[in-house]
Amino acid sequence: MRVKICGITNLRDAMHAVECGADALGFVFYNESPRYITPKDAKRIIDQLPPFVERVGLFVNEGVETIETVCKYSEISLAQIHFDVDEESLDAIALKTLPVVRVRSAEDIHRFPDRYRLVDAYCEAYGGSGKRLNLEWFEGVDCSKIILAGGLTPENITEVKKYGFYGVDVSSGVESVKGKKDPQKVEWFLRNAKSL
Ligand SMILES: O=C(O)c1ccccc1NCC(=O)[C@H](O)[C@H](O)COP(=O)(O)O
Repeated sequence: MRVKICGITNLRDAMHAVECGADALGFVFYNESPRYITPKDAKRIIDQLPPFVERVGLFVNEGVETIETVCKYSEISLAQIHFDVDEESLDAIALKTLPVVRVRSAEDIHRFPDRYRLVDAYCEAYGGSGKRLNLEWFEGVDCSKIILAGGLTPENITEVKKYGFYGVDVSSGVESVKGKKDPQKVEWFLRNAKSL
């Protein structure tokens, strides 16, 4: 199962997550977030990453031009789109995108069935809220294009494995304080997520 560690704000957290086996790192370009990072600081971190690590930029209510400009400048490889979009708007962005489905009820998990998508619990405010989804909703569902997010922790990650998700995404569940990762929790999360 692939793992994205989200809400990276500093080089130490980034390198440690990669050393522990993270496949992707998330950078929050939403300036109301406690995990906000400037494109310049994200670039400084990304410049030092080893190869084969996906760099994901998170965007809330931004236009195509801003998304493309920030991603190009910071060398973001995938744009995670947190606001309501349709297929057409996603296709208008000139780089790989990952729509976020903010789930209010079970049927929402079937949005964008042909796309890789991040499925997270709905929350009024944007951002790593720690709120969990009802896993029973995924029984019998093809989860091979779904990245599960929301309230995952080193303790509960093992129970999601049986659903066959493409990947998982964690932020607050591996933090010591908002915007700062707890190295032990990151290591523990990745060990549990990656073990067979
Ligand atoms: O983390 C934020 O502050 C944030 C702000 C704006 C948009 C998205 C944001 N975070 C999203 C995530 O970190 C993840 O996609 C996911 O929701 C995991 O969150 P958590 O429940 O804390 O593990």
